[in-house]
Amino acid sequence: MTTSIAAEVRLVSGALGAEVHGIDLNTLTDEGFALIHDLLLKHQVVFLAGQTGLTPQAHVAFGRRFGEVELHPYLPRLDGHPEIVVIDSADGGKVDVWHTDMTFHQSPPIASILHLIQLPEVGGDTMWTNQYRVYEALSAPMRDLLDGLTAIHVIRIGTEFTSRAEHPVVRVHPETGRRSLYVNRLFTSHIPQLTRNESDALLEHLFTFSESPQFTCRYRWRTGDVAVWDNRVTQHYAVNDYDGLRRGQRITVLGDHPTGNEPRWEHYVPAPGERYWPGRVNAVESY
Ligand SMILES: O=C(O)CCC(=O)C(=O)O
Ligand SMILES: [Fe+2]
Repeated sequence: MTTSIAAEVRLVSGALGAEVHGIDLNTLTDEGFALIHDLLLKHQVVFLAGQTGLTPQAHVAFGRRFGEVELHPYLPRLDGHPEIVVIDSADGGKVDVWHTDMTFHQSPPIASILHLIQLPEVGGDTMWTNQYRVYEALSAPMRDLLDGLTAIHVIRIGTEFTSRAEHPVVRVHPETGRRSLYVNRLFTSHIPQLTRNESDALLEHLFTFSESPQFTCRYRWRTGDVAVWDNRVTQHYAVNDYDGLRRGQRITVLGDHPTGNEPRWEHYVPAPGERYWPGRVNAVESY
């Protein structure tokens, strides 16, 4: 891309991730945003180094360039800035399960923007996966099967299923047109066209496969860094290997409905007495 911005870009792994130096989000220009947006579509997660003085207003304004900024229904909000959620290790904010943000919604966020404001002395990295690559590495018959299925995504707070959505197992990215695998360990409970045993086994395989190192990048944060990820095509995991305090502030940008192929089969109808719902027992407790 030709640009007059003096930004320096460094790739984080062979699978995904690009780190940018030389952009200040507090004074972001249209040109700077265009560069970030372009990098995001190419590399799925963009790291903006050195944003120590990022104001909550500029954080939210950056999100608004992508779309409507959400109010998160469950996570603690920053005083005076309800669009910003606080992810604090002292407050149980250790998300060490692979996931895509909020897939239990009809319209999960298109992007999440995390600003790390406090870090332990060592550790506390975050990892991401490139779900295009995961899909593209599957065999043709497996891709064909998955292209015709949907999955149910849930969030459970206590014993209540608070929110539930059905999405295609393979989604087509609205901006790039590429297909990616769209299931995750934290929120995907089952594939309703399959028997419970089939669904559990297939999902476990797909989760484990997605988490293979060749599809990931790992980022070592410095205080003040910002990550923005394309939540349509990535999963992430906060490595819980540290003792000290770690605190981040995050916003999410409201998305549209994930689209893919039309399902090719009806929902499976269990025989009388057949054990079926709720599927995987490790579906999320709270988030
Ligand atoms: O703490 C992190 O690095 C990521 C936490 C997370 O899952 C999120 O911000 O969506
Ligand atoms: Fe997350």
